[in-house]
Amino acid sequence: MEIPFTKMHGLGNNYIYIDLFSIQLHESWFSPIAKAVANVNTGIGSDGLIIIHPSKNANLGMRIFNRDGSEGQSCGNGLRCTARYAYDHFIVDDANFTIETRAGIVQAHIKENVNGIGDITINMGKPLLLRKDIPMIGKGDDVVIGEDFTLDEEKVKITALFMGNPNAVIFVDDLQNVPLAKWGPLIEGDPRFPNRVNVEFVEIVNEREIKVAVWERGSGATQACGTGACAAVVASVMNGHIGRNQQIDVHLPGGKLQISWSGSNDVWMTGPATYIAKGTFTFDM
Ligand SMILES: N[C@H](CCC[C@H](N)C(=O)O)C(=O)O
Repeated sequence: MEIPFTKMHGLGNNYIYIDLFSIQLHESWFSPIAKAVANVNTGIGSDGLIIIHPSKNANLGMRIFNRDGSEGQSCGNGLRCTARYAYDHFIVDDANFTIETRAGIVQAHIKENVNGIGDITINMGKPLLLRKDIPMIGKGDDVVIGEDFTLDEEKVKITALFMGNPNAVIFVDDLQNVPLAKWGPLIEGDPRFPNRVNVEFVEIVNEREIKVAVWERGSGATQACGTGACAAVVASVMNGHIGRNQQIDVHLPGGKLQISWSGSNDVWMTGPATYIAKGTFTFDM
């Protein structure tokens, strides 16, 4: 079967987008398609697949599948790309609209300027801080702040929260020295996280700037992760490293996002969304 697709990225976090406003596809195909298209040798090559679909509860809906075919609940970079796609393809006709994800409904806002579409802002909703909502197994406090975590022979401290997806945040002095490809999969698959977890290593630059490296559940190292960047800001506030209600520059390998959190309410994320290619790919079950 020939399936039309668009490839887009947000700060290098790239997905194949399939638009179910214009074609129909059986739901049981989503996960196998994700694995097939993500493969750089036998597919197109991507961090996964995003399905843009009609929704009864919002202006449109979005589902995200990782490289390994597993489904995530939300995707920050994917939401900005989905928002841009929906606006450009007249799925919505207003610059403010809602998108349903598996983690709830978010609000998108498109900024147009003289050069066309500018940055896109998403109200990502409230983080869930309780251990049971992450979910993370453990006996400690209900909120997981700087909890001791043994990895191989090393000891790290984890702050964990649910920000559309489960996230584990570890503060480090120097991101350059983090063994991402070793620690990332160990934490992702640790039995204390029954649904697995996205892992963010965070270096605090100053009160307004942080640097983040990400290991994504189901996809591995990526250039950027929107929900992960939001989780990194929330964790930085929870640990008193940065203030509330401030616009924080989050530097990821693929570029910069601007994120703010009041300390109790919604998390706001602003950043770009970019087209890469359009075409059709061949897929046979
Ligand atoms: N890259 C995405 C998150 C994907 C989440 C996925 N890795 C999972 O939790 O299963 C983002 O920009 O937020």
